[in-house]
Amino acid sequence: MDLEPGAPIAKAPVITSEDGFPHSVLRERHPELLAKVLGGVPYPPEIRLAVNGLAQEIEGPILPLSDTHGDAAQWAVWAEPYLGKSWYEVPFLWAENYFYRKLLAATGWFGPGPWQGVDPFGPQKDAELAGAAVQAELEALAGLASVPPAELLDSLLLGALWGNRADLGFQLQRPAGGEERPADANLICDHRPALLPVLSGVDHLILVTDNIGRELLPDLVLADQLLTLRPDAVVHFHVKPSPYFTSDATPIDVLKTVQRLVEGPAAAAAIGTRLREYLSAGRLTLTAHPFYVAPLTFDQAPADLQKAYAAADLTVLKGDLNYRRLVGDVAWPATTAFEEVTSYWPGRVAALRTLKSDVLVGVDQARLAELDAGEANWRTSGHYAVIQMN
Ligand SMILES: O=P(O)(O)OC[C@@]1(O)O[C@H](CO)[C@@H](O)[C@@H]1O
Repeated sequence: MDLEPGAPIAKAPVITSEDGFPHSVLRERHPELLAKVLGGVPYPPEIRLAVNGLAQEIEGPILPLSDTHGDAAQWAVWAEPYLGKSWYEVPFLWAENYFYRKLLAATGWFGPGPWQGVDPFGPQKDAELAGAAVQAELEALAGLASVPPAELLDSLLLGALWGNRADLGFQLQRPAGGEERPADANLICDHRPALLPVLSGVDHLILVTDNIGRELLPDLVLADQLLTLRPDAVVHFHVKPSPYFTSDATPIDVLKTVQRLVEGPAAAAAIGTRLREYLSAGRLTLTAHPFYVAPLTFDQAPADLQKAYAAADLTVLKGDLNYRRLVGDVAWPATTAFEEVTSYWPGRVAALRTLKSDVLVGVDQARLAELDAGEANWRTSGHYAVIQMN
């Protein structure tokens, strides 16, 4: 794979972490996350030392990688312009990616050794999957039988959208409550009238996943519905090849979630059993491309992925980070047209995203004024969302 740093989408000022929400991620969320990793996995002293070293390093100048594994040479190229600078003054998206790459190296993920392939976020992910919130979601699947068929896809789409609030990194700063699904009024840009007809006729869907647990579960239920309704359809789940942003799904996480469905109450078990069959038959596939853990935006996607997006009837991008990578991690005026910013996409693309960072496009002026006059942190609170398609 040839991932060139290239020229990312940058027609607006690039977001750094000197203040505001990105600053709080680097200053508060990352150290908290490191402590949680050490609290979750009983790593030996040398790994604890390395993780604690990273906690100190992120308050100093950016240092080169100290490992030579896998993509290290590629990372050396990506890091070159930023070495010696403060983590806070470089692009936020890049700094977060570098942090997760360094964390994997510090925990021995790349090996060789006994900690190779041990997910540093594994205990947190497992607790989410085994927890009461996921159990409640599994039980609620019995209710799908009473949703009128004409409303089912819409309902599943909204489930997949609001499930995006359940990322474990986000919950470090905002404890997850058993919140109700927000009203449609919280959807501040809603392209469902265009998206639903496309989705209901899709034969070749790519779903670029985000978080495990309460997000991946509705994604899988949506995939099951499409595959069951359309016997010729195929759904490709694009997942992360390695642990990333705490709760992002890797191939093993998808399999664990399917298994959780299989072992759940009757309605869940039926879905899980069908999904296993779809996986075995190659109608539900998993792709774990290295691009998905690179500090790049989608306009820099390598040729093989571009070709896949072009060949699909629709690519659905889940979540906040995929949105930042789709429109660029830049300070667009929020009224900028989604269609304009995503015109480079080699096919049809839709974003299902709850707002958990400042980036935003496609909102009309009147709604923007109303939002700016209301809740102070509306762009990062997770209370609002967009469904956008181009
Ligand atoms: O992609 P996701 O899971 O929806 O959100 C990822 C996220 O929690 O991480 C970033 C801060 O670390 C923000 O962009 C966003 O809030």
